[in-house]
Amino acid sequence: MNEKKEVGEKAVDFVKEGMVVGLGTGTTVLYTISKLGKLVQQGFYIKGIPTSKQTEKLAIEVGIPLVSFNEIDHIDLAIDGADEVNRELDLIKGGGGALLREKIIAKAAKNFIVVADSQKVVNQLGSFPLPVEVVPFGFEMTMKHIRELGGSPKLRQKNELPYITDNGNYIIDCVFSELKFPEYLEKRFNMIPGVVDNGLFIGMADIVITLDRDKNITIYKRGQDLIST
Ligand SMILES: O=C[C@H](O)[C@H](O)[C@H](O)COP(=O)(O)O
Repeated sequence: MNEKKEVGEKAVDFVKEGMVVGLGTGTTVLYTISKLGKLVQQGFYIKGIPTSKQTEKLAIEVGIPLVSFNEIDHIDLAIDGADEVNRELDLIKGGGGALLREKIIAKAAKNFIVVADSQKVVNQLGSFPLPVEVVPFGFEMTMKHIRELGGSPKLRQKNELPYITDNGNYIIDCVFSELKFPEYLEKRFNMIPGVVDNGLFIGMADIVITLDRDKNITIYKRGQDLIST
């Protein structure tokens, strides 16, 4: 069973005609975007706003009309993947380097749906290294301040050069032996000069679509019990 496909395609049920949809980044939401593209080909009308250049390219390929922020006053629904999800529906994101645009779009959306295969669901956030987007200027000093928060920071690299985000920044991946107080940390990281944002998404997801132990689609809604299988 392709779990990413199952959960990614399930999210399409929440998309209604005429919506402005935030299109996430990664190998799970790719299935959402592809299925939305097929519906658009059949006359279903939506507009998309992408969270990365990679997603923008994919959305254009599958035929989803795109808008930018200066053309809209709201986003109805954002759909995105995650690297970790806990039972409170808090997330670590940014494994693909898109966390900043993802957070801007999730924050602007009336509803934020996360699609996550069962491997992503954890009791406690923090096994996945926390991605932190930083400006290149003085990043060595920024890393020093990050280390003071208790993590082991490492500059993300691609082909032996610093990985560059769509915003021209670097990513520092931060390993924690135990990531305590994620709500505090999300805010604390962003107080370090040079940090643009971090991959903790606390209190943002409204719905998480995943699979249970028996591989049934399971939908969690913030503040409520399981709403369907
Ligand atoms: O920067 C990337 C994003 O936060 C992704 O949504 C996240 O890494 C999950 O990606 P995937 O669905 O490929 O595991």
